[in-house]
Formats: sequence, structure tokens, C-alpha cells
Amino acid sequence: MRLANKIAIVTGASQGIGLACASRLVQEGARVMLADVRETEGHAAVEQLGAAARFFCADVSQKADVDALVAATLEAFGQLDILVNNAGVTHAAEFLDLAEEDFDRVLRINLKSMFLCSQAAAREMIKRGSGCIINMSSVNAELAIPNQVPYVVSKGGVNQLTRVAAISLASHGVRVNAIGPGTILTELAKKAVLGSPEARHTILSRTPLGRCGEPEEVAAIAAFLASDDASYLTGQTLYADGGRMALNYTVPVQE
Ligand SMILES: NC(=O)C1=CN([C@@H]2O[C@H](COP(=O)(O)OP(=O)(O)OC[C@H]3O[C@@H](n4cnc5c(N)ncnc54)[C@H](O)[C@@H]3O)[C@@H](O)[C@H]2O)C=CC1
Ligand SMILES: C[C@H](O)[C@@H]1OC(=O)[C@H](O)[C@@H]1O
Repeated sequence: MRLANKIAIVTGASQGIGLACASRLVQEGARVMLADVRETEGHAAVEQLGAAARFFCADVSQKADVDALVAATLEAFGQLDILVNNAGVTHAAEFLDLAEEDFDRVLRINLKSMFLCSQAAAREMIKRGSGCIINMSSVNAELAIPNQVPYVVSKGGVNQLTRVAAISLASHGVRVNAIGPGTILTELAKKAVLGSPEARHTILSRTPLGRCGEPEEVAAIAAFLASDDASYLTGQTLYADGGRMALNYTVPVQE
């Protein structure tokens, strides 16, 4: 129960990695406000997690929603200790075909939302002299995918936002880190890169551990970063990728 008496916000928490993060934080003693644009799924997630969880419907790319989310969290729980910036989307298009509005939308949701949520949450955390922000980045912060232009760009920005927020907030006792997952078995990855046997083979050929990750394996790292076990970590991106970032050639695939 490393997170007893802690209050957390997890964005994009109605499914996938966000729901796994919310669930693990609850398991470790935290009470959690789940935020998502999908209201039905958000309430279903809270049903699953029990009394330690609440849901607030918010589009975290919109400042008014973010401010309302933080206010609702303070109203419900009285404080804010942990923020997991997890909400994210992708959009597949070749570089020359990508529409401006699609670029803008992905950057707004994947990157600007993390700035908005971090700024609003940090203003509360610094009142207590402590806090922890965890940003969900990706191996694609460093490994580009040709038809995922705004996704790749947004995740590179997430790593730099993590660093600049960390150095800006350190004197207030607020730590800021990121997790860079590899390919994790969620709806986003199934749509984006696991849609065919060939695509799956390509991913596995670049993954030394020989498998995609599970959302719970990412959530375990989030719980670590949120805990005092990570008290001397800030400004870092931890890649939970099955070895993808360590690899510069392909590996045999066990089908
Ligand atoms: N699945 C994977 O292989 C990887 C995922 N990631 C990152 O992990 C995070 C979560 O990804 P998944 O769980 O796979 O995705 P997912 O698509 O399963 O879940 C994303 C959740 O975010 C919510 N969401 C989307 N836009 C939102 C907004 N504007 N405001 C609030 N909620 C919003 C969606 O409703 C959904 O519930 C994303 O940031 C993604 O980029 C990073 C590396 C690998
Ligand atoms: C959209 C990506 O391909 C997906 O999300 C990530 O960050 C991983 O690279 C997954 O493959």
C-alpha cells in the first residue's frame, strides 16, 4: 500500500493503459479520479474499481474541462498528489496526405492536454510542497513511424515537456517523469499496428522479449513512479518496451 492516503487523477482512464493505471493506484491505496471523454465507459470503469474511484467526464485538451476536473477532484477528495497524463490518440496518414486539422487534433490531445493538466495539478501540489506527475510517452518519442506523423511528433514533445516541467517544479517538491511504452495490447495499438499478421510480425521482430506488453505492466511502472520508491527520479522517461529501444537489428520471431 505504497500510495495510502494519496489522491490521483488519471486521464484517458476508461480503458487500456489508463484504466490499468487507475486500478493499480487503487490497489496500492490511492483514491482516484478517472477522467475521460467517454462517459458510459468511464462510469463502467468506476463500477469496476469500487468506492476508491470516481469519474469526471472531461476532454483534457480543453482548459475549461481541465480546470473543472481539478476542482471536482479537490471537492471530492480535498487534495491532489498524483497526476497520470495518459489520454492519447493517433491518426494514420502519410506525411503528404496529412490534413492540418488532424495534425492539430492529435497534438492538442496528446501534448497540449498534458501541459494543461500538469499546470492545473501542479498549482495544487505546490500548496502541499509535494506531488508527482507521470506522462504517458512512447517509444515513438524517438522511433518514427511513417504514417503516424502527429503521434510521433506529440510523443517527442511529451519527453521534452517532462524535462522542462521537472526542472520548473523541482523546487516545489513536485517530481515529473514519463513512461515510454512499446506496443501494449490495447484498442489503440490493435487499430494502429496490430491489424494484420504481417504488422504483428514486424513489431515482434523488433522486440527482444518477443511479445507485446500488457497494460498492467505499464501500470506497475506508474505506481512505482508515483511512490516514494522513486523519490530521487525526476525528468526521466522510462521505456517499458520489451527491449525495443535497446535493439538496432531484428530478432527471430517465435510465431
Ligand atoms: N497501446 C500502446 O501500444 C501504447 C500506448 N501509448 C500511450 O498510452 C496512452 C493510452 O493508450 P491506450 O490505452 O493504448 O489507448 P486507448 O485508445 O485504449 O485509450 C485511450 C483513452 O483515452 C481517452 N481519450 C482520448 N482523447 C481524450 C481526451 N481528449 N480527453 C480525455 N480522454 C481522452 C479515450 O476515450 C480512451 O479511453 C496514450 O497516451 C498512448 O499514446 C504509448 C505507447 C504504446
Ligand atoms: C500508435 C503506435 O503505433 C502504438 O502506440 C505506441 O506508442 C506504440 O508504438 C504502439 O505501436
